Amino acid sequence: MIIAIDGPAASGKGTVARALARHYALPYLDTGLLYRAVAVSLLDNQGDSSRESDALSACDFADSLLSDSRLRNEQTGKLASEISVFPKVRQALIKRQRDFAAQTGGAVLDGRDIGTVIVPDADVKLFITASPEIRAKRRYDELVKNNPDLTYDIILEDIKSRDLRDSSRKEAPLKQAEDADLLDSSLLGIDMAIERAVALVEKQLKTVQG
Ligand SMILES: Nc1ncnc2c1ncn2[C@@H]1O[C@H](COP(=O)(O)OP(=O)(O)O)[C@@H](O)[C@H]1O
Ligand SMILES: Nc1ccn([C@@H]2O[C@H](COP(=O)(O)OP(=O)(O)O)[C@@H](O)[C@H]2O)c(=O)n1
Repeated sequence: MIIAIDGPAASGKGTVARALARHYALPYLDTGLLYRAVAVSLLDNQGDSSRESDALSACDFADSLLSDSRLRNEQTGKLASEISVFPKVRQALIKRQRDFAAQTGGAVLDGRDIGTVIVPDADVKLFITASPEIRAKRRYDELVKNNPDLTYDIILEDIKSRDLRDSSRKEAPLKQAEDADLLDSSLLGIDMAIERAVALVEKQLKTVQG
């Protein structure tokens, strides 16, 4: 079974995706980490983020970079959003994501274009969202521990500009697939969001199995 989860920044997609992976004993891939790794690799190469050729060279990163703590910074999220508009960058990361999805038994993947571009024939598709203010609060609480200079307003601005860039780009924009169920987690705690997600997965599986 392949479960595709998409949604905007800090909507809780990773939290739900990890829980579904545990629930159904499936491997999980956070595809945002790949774009974040390209961003950090570009910085390490002293590349220019406005040049597609520099961003493409940065796609050739070592796997060890995927566990680099710099990947979690909000600045890295912003840079990842900037380089992810480039078609050549998206193309360079497709095979890795599709190979992961195609493994025996299936997988859970989360990102922006999983249900629309990476695995459009996924068995289950969810689109997870929450209001920008609630997402900013969640991301702020998550990051302020390691970065006391951070402010809620900076994070809210960043989330709004990332939403706009991600959903208005030409190549694989962030959008709900027609056959995805919407899960708005704004007023749900983590446990309730996971419970709703499992219920939606079960509903979609029943529809597939007739
Ligand atoms: N339903 C929820 N209620 C409260 N906090 C949540 C909820 N879902 C996720 N979080 C928290 O919000 C932050 C962002 O969640 P995450 O799953 O990483 O989002 P995403 O993968 O969409 O960026 C994390 O600190 C997570 O623990
Ligand atoms: N499948 C994906 C995943 C991420 N991305 C880009 O990578 C950036 C970082 O993704 P992420 O999933 O790590 O971001 P958060 O939702 O964790 O904040 C996003 O803002 C997108 O621009 C993408 O274009 N396609």
